[in-house]
Amino acid sequence: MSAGHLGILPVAATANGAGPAHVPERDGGHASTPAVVLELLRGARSAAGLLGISVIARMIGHAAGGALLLVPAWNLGRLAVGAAEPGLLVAVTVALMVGSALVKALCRYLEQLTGHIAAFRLLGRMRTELFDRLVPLAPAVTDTHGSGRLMSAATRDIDRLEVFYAHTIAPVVTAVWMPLAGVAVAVVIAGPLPALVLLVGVGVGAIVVPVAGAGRARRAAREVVDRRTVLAQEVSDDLRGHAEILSFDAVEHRAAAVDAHGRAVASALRGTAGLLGRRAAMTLTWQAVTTIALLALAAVGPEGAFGGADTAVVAAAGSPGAPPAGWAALPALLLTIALVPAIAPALGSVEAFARSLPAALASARRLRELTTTPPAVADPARPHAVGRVRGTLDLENVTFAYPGRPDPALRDVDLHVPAGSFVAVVGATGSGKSTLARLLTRVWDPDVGAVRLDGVDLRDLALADLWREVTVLEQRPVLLTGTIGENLALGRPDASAEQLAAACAAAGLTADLDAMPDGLATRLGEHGQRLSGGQAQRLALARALLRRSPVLVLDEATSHQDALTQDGIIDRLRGAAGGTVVLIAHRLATARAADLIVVLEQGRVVETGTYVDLIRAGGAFARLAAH
Ligand SMILES: Nc1ncnc2c1ncn2[C@@H]1O[C@H](COP(=O)(O)OP(=O)(O)OP(=O)(O)O)[C@@H](O)[C@H]1O
Repeated sequence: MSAGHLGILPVAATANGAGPAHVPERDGGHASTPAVVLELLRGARSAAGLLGISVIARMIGHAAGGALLLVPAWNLGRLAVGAAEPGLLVAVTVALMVGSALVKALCRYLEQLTGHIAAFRLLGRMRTELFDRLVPLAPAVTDTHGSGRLMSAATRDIDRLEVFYAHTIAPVVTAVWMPLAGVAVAVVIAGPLPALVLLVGVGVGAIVVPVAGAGRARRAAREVVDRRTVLAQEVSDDLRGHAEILSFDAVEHRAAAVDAHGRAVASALRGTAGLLGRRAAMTLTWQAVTTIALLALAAVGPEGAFGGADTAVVAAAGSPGAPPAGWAALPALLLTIALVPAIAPALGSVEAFARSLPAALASARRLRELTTTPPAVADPARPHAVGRVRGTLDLENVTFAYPGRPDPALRDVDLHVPAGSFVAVVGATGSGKSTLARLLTRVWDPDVGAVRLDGVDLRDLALADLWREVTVLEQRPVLLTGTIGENLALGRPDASAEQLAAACAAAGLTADLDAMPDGLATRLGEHGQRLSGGQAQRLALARALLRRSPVLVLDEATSHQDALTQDGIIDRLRGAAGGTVVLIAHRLATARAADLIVVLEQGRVVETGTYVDLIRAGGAFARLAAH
């Protein structure tokens, strides 16, 4: 499934203006909190039904939880003033409390169930979407952001958004609804003055507590996220390079670096812990102070301060024994006091998510940074329809510099590669050979000029079409954990036994397979680590040959072979490849059979010709050959 257009993650302005570009620039790190929240809500549209149920369940659940306190408080007061028949009152109280408890439990279950189903569905889709958007742009995107960072975005950052979807939306609505409903009850039952005291107390709990130190909390959360990312990158580097670390005896040095990053994370976490402690204390304080204020109002406030509906109720009930003087207001007082702990949980959860929300928003910003960075390359708005590709390549006046590099890696390159020809690109290290290969599959686009396949600018082709027609094989092939057969199947899942055998023979892999007891079923281990460097290259070459794409680019793809094996592979290459072959070679002997040799020097084409012509000419190629 292509999830690129699910619209859960914010979208970048694409390099060529195509696509839904509602975020014009790379601004993820600086987006305002409301903008990020709005985007997250927009992304949750597909789960609106479930989230709606979760919100309603929470509202009812909290109301039922409040009733558990309010019913006994009110009825205790009525009992004390003799406003009702005790037996009946106790029975009604117990029944109401049992009912409220059941409703509360049921609603809590429903809220959590629907909220989490919605959240995990959204996170799953978000991961697919991130993968869909970023992976096709690799390695340009890993060059820019680092693989550790991408990994932590796809796992930790997206996980953290669960807080937003499952633990923020419903609590926010409830945090508004419960205080308003509570104050309304206080107005009706106790009158405006107690309701005002309650409103002030609740206002402090709802606004002052979460806002206190919010800016610092946000900065601290961002710091924690950033430091964790650095730690993740460091650990991922260490895991990948464990063999080098061991052989360079650098274990202690690397462990010390990881330790230092770990301590930096701990220190950032300590900063957030202090803030949390202060907030928790403030939460307890507003409840205590509000309760005391209500008691003070009853004790020393104006006469009849709690004289709302309650007095009328008591009077209307007709007490069997006259209530003690001044006690008529007791039910209203007890109920208003009970409203404080009844409302507090709704606000407490604001305090709880105010704790984790900054981290979730920091993660959302980082994801936004990734997804709103305009990609180095993008699909065209209206891709050119691809028919049968012949495999003619043209580089027209191509100049390209890597981002942040002042000097171009390729300058004014003009090159025509006829369909079906065998071209070798040679040159000293750093002369731009691999860069040329990368431009052929649009890992990058040229800054100036154009690269064409059968006369069509690559930027006008759908990326998927381009990757089908042009296969690039690098020096360090990526093999997947699995069997040799599974790795070969990536090249052509429906390959026949003959096609497999032919590709393996051309790549020089047949003898290796014969020597393995399990043959194609041989398991490779992670990244193909159970193969030698040469075997891994031969397997990757066989896989690439199976595709028989019109263009095959080999970037030092036979560098780990001995001279004899390498020559054998090159001899068979022309017949085994599907069409045009571009061979990037260090060993000049491998270029001997090429129809055309292109010599690069500091990013420029300085010579072209056949092997014999170039040796005869005694120029750059001859000088390279002489060394
Ligand atoms: N991802 C990158 N980011 C920035 N600069 C790069 C990147 N890759 C290569 N370069 C630079 O571009 C120039 C050309 O590099 P390129 O890899 O194309 O050379 P090459 O001829 O393939 O070298 P080699 O034979 O050593 O593989 C070099 O100066 C290199 O440092």
